[in-house]
Amino acid sequence: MSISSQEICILPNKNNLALLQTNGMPGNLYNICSNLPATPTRLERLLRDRELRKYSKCLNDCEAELPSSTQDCFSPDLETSTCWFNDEELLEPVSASRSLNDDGERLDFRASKQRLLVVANRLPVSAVRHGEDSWQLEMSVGGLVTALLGVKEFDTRWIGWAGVNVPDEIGQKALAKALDEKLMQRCIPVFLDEEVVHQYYNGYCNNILWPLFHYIGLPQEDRLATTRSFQSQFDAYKKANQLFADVVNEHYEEGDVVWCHDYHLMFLPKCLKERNSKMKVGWFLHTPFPSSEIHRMLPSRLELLRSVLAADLVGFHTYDYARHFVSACTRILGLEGTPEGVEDQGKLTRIAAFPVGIDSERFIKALELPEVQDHMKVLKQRFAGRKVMLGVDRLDMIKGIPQKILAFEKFLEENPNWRNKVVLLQIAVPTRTDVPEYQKLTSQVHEIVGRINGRFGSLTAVPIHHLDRSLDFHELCALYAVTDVALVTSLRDGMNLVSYEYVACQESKKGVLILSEFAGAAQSLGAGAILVNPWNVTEVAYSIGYALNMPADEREKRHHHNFKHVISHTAQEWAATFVSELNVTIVEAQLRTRQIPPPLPIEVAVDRYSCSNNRLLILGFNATLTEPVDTLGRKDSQINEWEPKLRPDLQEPLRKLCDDPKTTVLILSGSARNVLDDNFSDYNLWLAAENGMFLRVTTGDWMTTMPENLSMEWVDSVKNVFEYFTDRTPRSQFEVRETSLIWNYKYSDVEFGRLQARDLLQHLWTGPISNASLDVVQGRRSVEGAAIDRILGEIVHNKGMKEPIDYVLCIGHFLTKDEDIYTFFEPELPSEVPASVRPQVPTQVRTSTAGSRAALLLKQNSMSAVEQNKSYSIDGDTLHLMVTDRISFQEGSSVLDLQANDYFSCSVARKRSNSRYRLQSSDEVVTLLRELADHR
Ligand SMILES: O=P(O)(O)OC[C@H]1O[C@H](O[C@H]2O[C@H](CO)[C@@H](O)[C@H](O)[C@H]2O)[C@H](O)[C@@H](O)[C@@H]1O
Ligand SMILES: O=c1ccn([C@@H]2O[C@H](COP(=O)(O)OP(=O)(O)O)[C@@H](O)[C@H]2O)c(=O)[nH]1
Repeated sequence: MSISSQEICILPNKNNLALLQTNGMPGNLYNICSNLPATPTRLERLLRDRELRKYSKCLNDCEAELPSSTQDCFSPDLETSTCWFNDEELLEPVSASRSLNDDGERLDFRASKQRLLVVANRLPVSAVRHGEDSWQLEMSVGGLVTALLGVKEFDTRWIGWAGVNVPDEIGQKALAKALDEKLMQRCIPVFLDEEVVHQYYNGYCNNILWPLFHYIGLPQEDRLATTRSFQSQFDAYKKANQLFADVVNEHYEEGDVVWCHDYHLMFLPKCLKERNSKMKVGWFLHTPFPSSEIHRMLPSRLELLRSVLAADLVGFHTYDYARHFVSACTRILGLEGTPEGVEDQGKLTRIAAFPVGIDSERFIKALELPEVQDHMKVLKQRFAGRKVMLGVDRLDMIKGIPQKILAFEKFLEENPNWRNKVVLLQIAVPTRTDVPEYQKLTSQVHEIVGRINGRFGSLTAVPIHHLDRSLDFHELCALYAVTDVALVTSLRDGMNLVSYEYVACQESKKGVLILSEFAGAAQSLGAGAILVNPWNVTEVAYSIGYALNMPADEREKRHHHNFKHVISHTAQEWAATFVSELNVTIVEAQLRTRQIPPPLPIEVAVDRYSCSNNRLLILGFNATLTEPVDTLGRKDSQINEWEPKLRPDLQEPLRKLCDDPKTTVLILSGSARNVLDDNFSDYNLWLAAENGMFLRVTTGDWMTTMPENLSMEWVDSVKNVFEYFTDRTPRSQFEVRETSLIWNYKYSDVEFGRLQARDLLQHLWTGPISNASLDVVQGRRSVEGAAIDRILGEIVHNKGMKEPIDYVLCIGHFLTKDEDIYTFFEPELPSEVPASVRPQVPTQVRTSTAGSRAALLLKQNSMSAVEQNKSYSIDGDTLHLMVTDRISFQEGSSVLDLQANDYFSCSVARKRSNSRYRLQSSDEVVTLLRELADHR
């Protein structure tokens, strides 16, 4: 059976999982099946399956033969407009328009390529005006353009600035029309006026962000002036980003992928998401992202990070840049970095490395073209008898051109025998010529070149050929092909595609690549290139000699390494991977969203409350009955959290509820007893302090909920360890409670705190707890789950309850580890399970290695009557060390008679939770408790 391009077909893979494939577009699969309850891992595997990509390539190339084994797998169901995924997890219908072809075999879905809106500061062309409504378009030079022009798998529209000021409407219309017709990728212009360009592009982008991201720092000499104009430049930057957003919105169609590029548009993801939160937005940085210590210098550091985080997927060339970004979010915004990305209030922004590549085939094929061959011939004649070293860079300070030339001078100095036998051909493409730093660099380079040529040149030859201009594609390919050594000495460079292009064109000559270790490309071409530190002129000079003298077999081996990489990591691959990852991210986010409980139906909760006779209200304290948790700066919330106070507006409703004879109120908190005493002594309610370890009715004394034989011998030695670490971890705190020790590193340096916590646990393990005959597993541990049965028993007994509890409302900002309080009462659990073992607290819980959320716990061996354990857990940034136990609740006793619709578990200010419902903040708790208190 043959299938042609523009079709969707269903292919079964080895695992009997049917793949829906469209015209080379893994993304479309996502569009179609985004409603499916599929597991992300399965979907991920689907899309990342390289075989699948190969298939899609075949489909694009038309008339690919399907393996015969797949032919029987087309289900007759497909004759209806429903396709079925043949997999347990994907047994959901997918609707799509389709028709069978004449022979009844072919599925003709007429799917179109996925639409991709590439938004970059620059369009791939620059426009030159020739009269009122006539424009000439020229290809722009630069790595971003090269990379994105290689992308052919999508129906791409490119939105960007044409590099020219067009104030009049006639000109704008004519340019838009000319651009629309340009290339296969339609170009849509964003019009920026001169002042905006000056402040946004020359100012904020190229004078502030560019040098900072390349570790040059903020401009030195006119620092005062820059600081003064900084705000206006940043304002212009935001304004320009908003203009880009306006154009995107104008052209956006549902399902489009919007891919924002580079440091010029860090504000764009936020602008786009504010307008349409469902838009699929990715952002990719082509430059390095510097260490957080550098990013910290930027006055607008917070705003920029936050706006980038609005994207669904954020990509970098290398893992290092991604790591720096996550670290900036952790250190500067105080957010949690996870292996997947950065999490803020339950919203995950996925962060990953996607090293760009080139369209290698284009370069390889170009070498056969007569124009290129002609250029090669001329060049070979011109430089006959001399080895040629090549440099191709924009004339930018990050490219290390002066350092390169100085190293070459040193080489000539130290190797007189090479003086007439080698030439350095430096192509220095003028760039950002309006920025003063770039003008200064041009003069500086000219000066050095002049000096060296004067020193080592002769009447007939000079050692350096320096061109201040760009070359066309054919000239460039010819140069790449005939030269012996390429010299890339970037001081910092996001990737550096010149090095890739050089390798692609060197299949026959096997030239040597000398590559700066500060270019992103060093991480991919490191095996074959000679890596150098461009600041070390001696090292570079030595490497030049090494490269020129390298024997053929070594050149061959090195080239082979690089060539393999360049041809297999292409620009097409890069874009396809980024976009499919973005699609995956969206599906994952949708699945995660399903874990967000619905809002608490307050009316219903109040109504059921009115109809019940024996109600139990379990209320958390922190962030439930206190002021809302601060969500912006960790530091601002310090005082709040250490002295939690009951909200004044809750006093009255709480009192009413407590005084209702049909209602029992229990405050369940991690706080110490004195904190609860201070806040609730005047109310008629129950207090459970230290996560349920202590209990009292406010008319009585504190009692422990622990069995009497609980040993506390471990405390002293553990205390020493805690004190030791508190001394050595600035801003960490240590608290001794009756049954627990808490080491809190919430306000310490995030990463240092985490390391110290890990180290601390090691010390405990090898010291104070080493003799414990317990199994240590990593995981989380519920304390409430273990204590609530005893608390409940005590309340029932103390109150002499005659009838069972028929209404439970359990609300709190509980930590995930403590959330099984919600399931404890869950009436949906099998009724034959005795209350004593509800819920089944797993003895080994899944480990979360994310951020600081690691936990150590001592494994329980059985669920029998009385168990005693010490449990250690790090949750968030607090290390709790506490004694826990499990005691059976009297089997058969029926203190609960709870119908499903009389149970309301409700998390407060948490995005993800196991609770049935959620309330946004303690403000909503106030509303709820007021209504309960005033119920009729
Ligand atoms: O448009 P210009 O201001 O003249 O600058 C040209 C481009 O330079 C930068 O390129 C980066 O992207 C390359 C591809 O990912 C990468 O190999 C290189 O290391 C980077 O410097 C810049 O990021 C682009 O936005 C500019 O268009
Ligand atoms: O005369 C020239 C010089 C360079 N380039 C292209 O400019 C890009 C430079 O990309 P790179 O990643 O090396 O650095 P960038 O300039 O983007 O920082 C490469 O694709 C080159 O082919 C070009 O088209 N003509």
